[in-house]
Amino acid sequence: MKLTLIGNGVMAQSLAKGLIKNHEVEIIGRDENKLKTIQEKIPGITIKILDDNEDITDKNILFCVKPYALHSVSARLSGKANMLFSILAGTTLDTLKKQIEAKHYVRTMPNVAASVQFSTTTITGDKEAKTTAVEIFSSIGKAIWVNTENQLDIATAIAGSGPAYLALIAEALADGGVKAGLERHTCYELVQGLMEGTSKLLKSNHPAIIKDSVMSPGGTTAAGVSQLEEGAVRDSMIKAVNKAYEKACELGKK
Ligand SMILES: NC(=O)C1=CN([C@@H]2O[C@H](COP(=O)(O)OP(=O)(O)OC[C@H]3O[C@@H](n4cnc5c(N)ncnc54)[C@H](OP(=O)(O)O)[C@@H]3O)[C@@H](O)[C@H]2O)C=CC1
Ligand SMILES: O=C(O)[C@@H]1CCC=N1
Repeated sequence: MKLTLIGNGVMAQSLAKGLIKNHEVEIIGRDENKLKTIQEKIPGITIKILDDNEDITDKNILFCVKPYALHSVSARLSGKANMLFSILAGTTLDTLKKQIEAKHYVRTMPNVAASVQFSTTTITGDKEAKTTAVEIFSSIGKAIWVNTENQLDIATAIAGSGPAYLALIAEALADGGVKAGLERHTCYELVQGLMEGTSKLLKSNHPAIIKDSVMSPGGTTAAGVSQLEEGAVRDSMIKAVNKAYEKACELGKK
């Protein structure tokens, strides 16, 4: 299937890197130099400068600009797309329908791990497009269809934003190791292996079971966990997800 990405930023490039393995991919942007650089990095994609009257008739569009750019970019589109897949945080199906003509509308929330085909993507919208949407996003990781836009907004706060939270934790763990005197490159090697191993354990174990299995009475982990509780790390994570969800809802009202 041919997919046309509109926008050439971080997410468009992450998606293109993953999708090119299974699809024909075209990227439309406004800056020729940026597009040429992307084409060098991702061989096989086609690039196109956004026209003032860009014809999207019958195309399968992945809309990848920032939510605030929706109006200005959609004003330059003409014709009726086949499927419109939006990755815009918060932006509702109703808003999309008012701005861009398409036969089918789908909201998706991939994450930046799409570039390594490990995105966790939530999808909702037109049920007629469900099979195609799940097929496309399964080619770059895990694809989960949800029944409401509200669920997608909550998923945005976990898996869309989540790589930033986990990267922040990874960096902090490495900083802790450096503070204690270990070389930074070794700390990052440890953190990378730790994240990968824990992710594998999480596939078949409840988080609480993993935590309990590591925490020996009077041991090192108990000392560390107690410090995390003092820093209200769990409470902060819960609040972070809820703040991000509220922001998605707020973006949807604009
Ligand atoms: N970053 C992430 O991890 C995730 C982001 N998202 C969503 O993806 C979308 C894109 O985010 P991200 O890739 O991070 O953002 P970027 O800022 O990296 O990319 C935005 C793109 O939109 C283009 N653009 C903006 N205004 C215009 C315009 N008027 N005409 C043509 N092109 C325009 C920019 O062009 P130019 O390069 O020329 O400035 C750029 O290519 C957002 O809606 C976000 O909510 C969803 C999931 C994860
Ligand atoms: O921060 C954002 O708004 C976007 C949506 C999910 C990840 N990045």
